[in-house]
Amino acid sequence: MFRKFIDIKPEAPYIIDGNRPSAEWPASGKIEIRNFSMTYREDLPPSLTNINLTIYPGEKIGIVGRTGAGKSSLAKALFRLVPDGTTGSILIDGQDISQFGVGDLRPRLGIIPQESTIFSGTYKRNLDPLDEFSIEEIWSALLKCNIASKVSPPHVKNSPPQNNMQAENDKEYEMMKTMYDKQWSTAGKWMKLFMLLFTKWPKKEISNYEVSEPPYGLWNNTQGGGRGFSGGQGQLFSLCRLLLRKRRIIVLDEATAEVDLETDKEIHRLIRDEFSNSTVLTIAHRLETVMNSDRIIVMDKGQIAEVGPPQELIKQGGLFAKLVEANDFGQ
Ligand SMILES: Nc1ncnc2c1ncn2[C@@H]1O[C@H](COP(=O)(O)OP(=O)(O)OP(=O)(O)O)[C@@H](O)[C@H]1O
Repeated sequence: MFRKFIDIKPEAPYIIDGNRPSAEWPASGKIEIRNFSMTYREDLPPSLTNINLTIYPGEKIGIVGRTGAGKSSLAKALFRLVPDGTTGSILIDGQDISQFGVGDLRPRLGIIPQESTIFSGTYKRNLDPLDEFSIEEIWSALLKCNIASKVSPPHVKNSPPQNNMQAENDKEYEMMKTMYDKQWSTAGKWMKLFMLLFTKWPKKEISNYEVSEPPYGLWNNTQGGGRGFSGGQGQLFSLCRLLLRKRRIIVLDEATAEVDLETDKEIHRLIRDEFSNSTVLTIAHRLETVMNSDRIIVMDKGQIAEVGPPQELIKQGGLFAKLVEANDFGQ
């Protein structure tokens, strides 16, 4: 049994000292894939074979193909999730990604995976584990993603609490507000100025209770492991993480049937508005979501079968045209 663990190959180094990208990398979002092939295991056939492709900064690319065609493998290659068994190279803004540690690569790219990771802890911790953002920023991202009501379900203040969690929220709210009011009245103007300048928490956390909807739910605990979230809600939550950390390259691994068309449209509308300058790769399962792309990549048996703007590919009457005709996007 232990042999199984001994045989697991170690991950690529997290950081390679002396070989780190600049703080701005990737600044443009150009991706060049050169003679790239990838095999998951020695005893398996390659999942990607001799991929050659250049994606230009800011391009919106739809990746389509039947199930097992290699769409997700292409995304995994970008994140170096399969470090062994690859040949050829992938360059981002002219830099070969294999020269950097994965800790210098993965956090610089954005992804909305099919299955979102939601770990145990508060919603706030989930969205901002390093305390990089103000509550306003987090709350505004949640509102934009239309997922704020999941985090802080609306409830009428002064009405009897519906459950313990809500009672706790109300109690916490009242306690903090009283504390805040007391600080303002006793400390006076100078103390107020001092507190705003030299302390973070009253400004950051309490004042927000006075902004429109109270984001009290940020301090609620998630159920962990994505429980309590539908597939679509999980994707909206991941989108919220992405909004907080704008990236130059974004991969959207579109969920299939579990996301309703409305949520799907909502995610794509937000991505178009908020990431207009980013390079966006969408692994698509729905026709609607790729028809607005600049170019479509059609994968077939681990290879690129066709590349081009959607309308051109339809005119060519090849594989993409057939997929459109059958409306068969590997679901
Ligand atoms: N972890 C893995 N180990 C071994 N083989 C894998 C692994 N992941 C994918 N494959 C194989 O690689 C090939 C490409 O799979 P990939 O997941 O990239 O396809 P896909 O086009 O994304 O399919 P889908 O639309 O079903 O998600 C398939 O033959 C698949 O069985």
